[in-house]
Amino acid sequence: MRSAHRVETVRTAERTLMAQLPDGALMQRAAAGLAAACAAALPHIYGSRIVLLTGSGDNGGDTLYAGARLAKRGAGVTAVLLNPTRTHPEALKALLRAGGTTTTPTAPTTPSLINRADLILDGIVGIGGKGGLRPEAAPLAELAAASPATVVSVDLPSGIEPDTGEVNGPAIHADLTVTFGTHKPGLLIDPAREHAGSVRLIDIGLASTLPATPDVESLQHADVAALLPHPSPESDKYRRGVVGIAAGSARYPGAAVLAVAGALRGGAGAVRYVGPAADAVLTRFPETLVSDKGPRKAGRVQAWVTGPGAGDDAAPVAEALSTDVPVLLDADGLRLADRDAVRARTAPTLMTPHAGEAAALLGVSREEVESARLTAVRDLARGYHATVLLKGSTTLIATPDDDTPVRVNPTGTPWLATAGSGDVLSGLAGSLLAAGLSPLDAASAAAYLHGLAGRYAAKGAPTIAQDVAEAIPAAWRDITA
Ligand SMILES: NC(=O)C1=CN([C@@H]2O[C@H](COP(=O)(O)OP(=O)(O)OC[C@H]3O[C@@H](n4cnc5c(N)ncnc54)[C@H](O)[C@@H]3O)[C@@H](O)[C@H]2O)[C@@H](O)CC1
Ligand SMILES: [K+]
Repeated sequence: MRSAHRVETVRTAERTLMAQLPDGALMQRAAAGLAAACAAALPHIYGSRIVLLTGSGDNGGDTLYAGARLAKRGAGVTAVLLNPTRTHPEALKALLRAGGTTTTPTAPTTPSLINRADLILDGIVGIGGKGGLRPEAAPLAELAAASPATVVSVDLPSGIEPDTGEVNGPAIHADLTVTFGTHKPGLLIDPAREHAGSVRLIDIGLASTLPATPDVESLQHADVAALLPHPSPESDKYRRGVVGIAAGSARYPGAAVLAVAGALRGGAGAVRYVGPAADAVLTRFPETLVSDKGPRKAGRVQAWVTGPGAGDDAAPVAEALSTDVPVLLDADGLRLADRDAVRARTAPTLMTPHAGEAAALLGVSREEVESARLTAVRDLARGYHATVLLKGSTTLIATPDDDTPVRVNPTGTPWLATAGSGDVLSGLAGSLLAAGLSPLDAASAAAYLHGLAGRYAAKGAPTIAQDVAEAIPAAWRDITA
């Protein structure tokens, strides 16, 4: 599990830890880890040209101390001081003692210095930052972006919002981010995540003082393996769960086929289909149980999936929502559902909008959702009393309970942005719901499997939703191996 904590939580934990340690010990731990990561990113340290973009806070302090360590090993290190009179004094002394030099952002030589560097350390601002880079720092980000040097951000890319992953103005684009103690939410959530490059966590002992429950978390293989259902010798199809799919329409039969394709590979014991696409579903998947009744009369199911390809037929959506089993509401269903009926449900509801659908549900623009994904997913979950999976480059999953960490799916691939891919995800998540997983676990395990299956299906080339569904078993095997 990757955990991320908000700035306020990190600061409290740091204070507690610092009180137990000699002065400056924490910063030395951070600087040592940072210097080691920089050394690993360089072909050789001796003779390398390293530029430190140095702000006036402790983030700049980390950077100067790391620069001092690298200068001692023979690198040529120059610190560009954003605020020479307010630079971390001991760290600056350490750099100068080690043979480093300083300059200013406006010095005529600064652009060529940055352009000719092998490595740029971004120590402009860390968790103390808010609201994009200030005007005096923004040109340094531009110079760093234009330089062929490797850019390493210290703790986080300067200019991003650490708590939300929003980017409100100019910000550094890093190849690598070396972060301390715990991830920050912004390192996991787009658009900020894209600024971070690969992320390396340095242990500074903070785990002992951080709360066990993070604000944001990201599952890894082992976490998902522990969630996935395993049939026991006594399992029959009802014990493994039957998932009902109430989807598709005369106009969009394919959505039903794809949702069933996902559901059949999701671990439920059987898939029951109701709706006008029964022939198409049976032709492709004869193992489906088909009923010509609506969701309430179709027979026993442990969870319903409704909405994919529903077109304008609100009746099956309403009927599925009126049952007392978990319901996954997706696609057209998100538009057709009576919002009060969703809020009034006592059994769990899982909603799976993309940004456009989320925007419609929230009454905001799509751009607002995409730029503030964490806020959007939390608002939806709270507003609809539902677990919400917000699809996108970083898919997020939130429950209505503010104390439950929001999950970020790490396996997505842009190739998954293909027609019908969401229908497969719905079926898959519905199947896991029917198998007894909570909406949060079903949604996060499904997103993880689906993302991995998307990568396997695509292998760097365009893929189609059917291939994603077919790659789910391979993803499942790899996760549980
Ligand atoms: N507190 C601790 O125990 C530790 C802190 N560490 C480092 O300390 C950092 C936090 O240090 P600080 O609290 O001093 O804060 P920062 O260094 O993150 O930022 C504060 C400074 O940045 C400037 N600034 C703020 N917003 C800006 C913007 N938008 N553009 C340009 N400059 C801006 C401010 O003038 C201020 O001087 C962490 O990110 C981490 O790198 C590490 O050394 C580990 C230990
Ligand atoms: K930084």
